[in-house]
Amino acid sequence: MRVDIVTIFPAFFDVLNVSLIGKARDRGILNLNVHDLREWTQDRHHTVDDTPYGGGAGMVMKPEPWGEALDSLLSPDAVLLVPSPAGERFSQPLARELAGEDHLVFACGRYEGIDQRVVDHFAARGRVRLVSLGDYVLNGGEVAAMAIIEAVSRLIPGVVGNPMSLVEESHEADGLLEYPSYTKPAVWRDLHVPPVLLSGNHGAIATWRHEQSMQRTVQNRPDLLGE
Ligand SMILES: N#Cc1c(-c2ccc3ccn(Cc4ccc(CN5CCCC5)cc4)c3c2)n[nH]c1N
Repeated sequence: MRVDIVTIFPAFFDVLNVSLIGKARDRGILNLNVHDLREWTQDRHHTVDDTPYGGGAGMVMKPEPWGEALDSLLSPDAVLLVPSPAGERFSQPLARELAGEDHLVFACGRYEGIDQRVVDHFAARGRVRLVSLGDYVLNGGEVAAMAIIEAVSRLIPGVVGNPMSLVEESHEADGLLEYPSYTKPAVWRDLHVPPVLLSGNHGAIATWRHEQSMQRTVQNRPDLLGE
């Protein structure tokens, strides 16, 4: 998979050189490229924003640099992902869908967002998805792009060592939250690992884990049960 990220803060994505994503890049599984939007400005000040038509607080990102940048980066089969508070809610099903794509291009806005004509122009020529991380306001699209890239890339074969670890996670197998996990020592600060996990009885362990998942889901995410 090829991933292109356009941002005015390219250094923000330096962290993608480490851990599993860094290894996937080194192994050629993930072709990830970060681009500074200001490369596509024409003025000496590398201007990327201006005041909003109709008034209002803050600044809006100018369409011209985005048009030039996306003209040079988008391929016919690319999906243009635009993080936005007004986007569809990002989810594990959407992560799975995007993991099957060959080329993702992220347009990371700042200020009060990107001139709407950028989305309109490219939606008329290809696939564009406005995506929101959740119902809270961030300062730009970079954090959302990072989360989406991590959620998507870990689903690409070869990125995560043990594919089985992808199946039992929350929002994957049965739509319930994941059960609690424990490791050595068996006792820590007088807290004991649940005895069933030390029993070797795999049936009882599976039952206990499902019960724990259900309890957690009822307590923390009743919406996942349609309540
Ligand atoms: N994904 C995601 C996001 C974002 C996100 C994503 C991308 C950008 C680009 C700029 N900002 C900052 C911002 C701040 C306030 C507003 C609302 N204003 C009201 C009147 C005009 C705009 C718009 C944008 C962004 C925020 N926030 N929360 C999420 N889940």
